[in-house]
Amino acid sequence: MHVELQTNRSVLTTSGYREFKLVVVGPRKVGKSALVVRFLTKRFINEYVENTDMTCKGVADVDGETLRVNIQDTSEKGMRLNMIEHYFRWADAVMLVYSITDLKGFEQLRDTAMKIIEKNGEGEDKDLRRVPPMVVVGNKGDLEFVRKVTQQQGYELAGKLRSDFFETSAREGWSKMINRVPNSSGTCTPTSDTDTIHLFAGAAAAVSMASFGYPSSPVSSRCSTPPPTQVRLPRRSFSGPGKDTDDFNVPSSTTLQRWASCNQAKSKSHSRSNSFAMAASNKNVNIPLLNISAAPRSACSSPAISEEEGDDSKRSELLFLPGVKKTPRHGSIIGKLSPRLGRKINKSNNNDRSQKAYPRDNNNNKNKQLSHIASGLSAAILTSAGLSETICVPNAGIFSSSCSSSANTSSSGSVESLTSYGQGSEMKLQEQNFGGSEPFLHLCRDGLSHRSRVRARSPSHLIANGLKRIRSFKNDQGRNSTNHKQSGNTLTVPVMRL
Ligand SMILES: Nc1nc2c(ncn2[C@@H]2O[C@H](COP(=O)(O)OP(=O)(O)OP(=O)(O)O)[C@@H](O)[C@H]2O)c(=O)[nH]1
Repeated sequence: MHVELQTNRSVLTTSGYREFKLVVVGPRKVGKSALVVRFLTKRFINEYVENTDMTCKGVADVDGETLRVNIQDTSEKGMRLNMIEHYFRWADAVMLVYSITDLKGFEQLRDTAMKIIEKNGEGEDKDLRRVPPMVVVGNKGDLEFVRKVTQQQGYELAGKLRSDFFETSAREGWSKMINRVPNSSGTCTPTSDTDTIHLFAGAAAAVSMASFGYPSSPVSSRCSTPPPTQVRLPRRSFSGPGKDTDDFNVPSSTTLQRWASCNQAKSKSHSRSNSFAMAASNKNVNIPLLNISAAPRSACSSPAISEEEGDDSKRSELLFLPGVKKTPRHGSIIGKLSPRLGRKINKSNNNDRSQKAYPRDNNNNKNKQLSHIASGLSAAILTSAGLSETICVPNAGIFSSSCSSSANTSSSGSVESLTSYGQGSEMKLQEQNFGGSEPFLHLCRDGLSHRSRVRARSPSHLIANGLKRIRSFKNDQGRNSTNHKQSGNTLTVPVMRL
């Protein structure tokens, strides 16, 4: 795990965008990654792959202002006190996630959070900067029938932390900000019902209030509300556990509420949807940002590969980059991610494409291995939200894709739509989702497909991991392993831990 530590909070990047760092913390299997993926791609990942810590970047375009969001999705280890403190020093905002179906996890989160507040958030000698603004999120709201954590419990935790409280479903893509109705008997009520992505806008708003205080904040300019400087003080002091939380009715983040309601109004009218864009993880990559519409799902058409893109793929024959239109030389884009591979691809494109994907290179066996490994595969798709590049393979029709390319239509990617570009044997692939903020590999052979997530820190790491996976797929196929599960035309092979 590599976590970059920075002491300064949100800053203006050189490109002029405000950037904030968000850490997502919570017990195991509560849906942290699913929420992040939902934010980045507007899709839901169903299969569970245990997380290692992962950083990804997104760009939230909220009411005309582009905010860069640097998200640290943590594993269960992130719940350890020392790790949390570490993250807290790094982050501008913290999203505490629990599952409404997991009482034990909720209690664990609550205890940990309270310990942190006790340790860092109180008293004059305590360093309040160590406790960034928080948002408490109860996920898996779609599983109401097996709810174990009441809204009241979540709300009380948020009250103790002086943070805002949302219930959400990464699966269904909604989120509700939960508040107590003033002067009522104390029951919680959802005050807004919006898209899951507004959780992240909510976190941005909390940071906005806590750290920026910009007079020209989008909230103030768009929502006819007072500027954040008139709201509350940046860093709040915490009352600590057990202290009276009578002021629950006072929104802990007025700006956040305005933001949420502003967004809600907009999403209701559908007049203007927020747009979220994904940025390439690698700063050097000159890949245009792709907007992911936050419009309702019904308004989104299913993804299709345009003719224009198809032409591109034909031109390059070996490479298909749906996220990058009209790119004269795909090799040069790859070159930015992996100069070595880029050179090879360019070279091979200039040579006889049909015979060899790669020229001989004694210094690097990878490409030779790859063409060897991949022969016999009908297709392989290596997708990545941020890293939009990958591998070329002869005979196999390997496609590189970015989740964002289909995410801009906010629906699932269709594998079928790629079959027409496959070379070799005929494939009948079932349509299925492929998505996630992580690089994602889909291999298909003889109508069988195998998909799994690929861990990658960088483009070259992605390529290396993709290679390993392709190799394992080939081996597994050859061995006819009994671990394979086959249903219909989908073959699931055990995911190799990288
Ligand atoms: N029903 C339902 N399932 C969800 C939801 N969000 C996540 N899941 C499922 O919960 C499981 C765990 O999701 P992850 O996103 O991997 O959880 P995580 O908190 O990142 O897990 P760790 O990596 O162990 O920290 C997966 O099988 C998801 O499909 C949700 O909103 N509703």
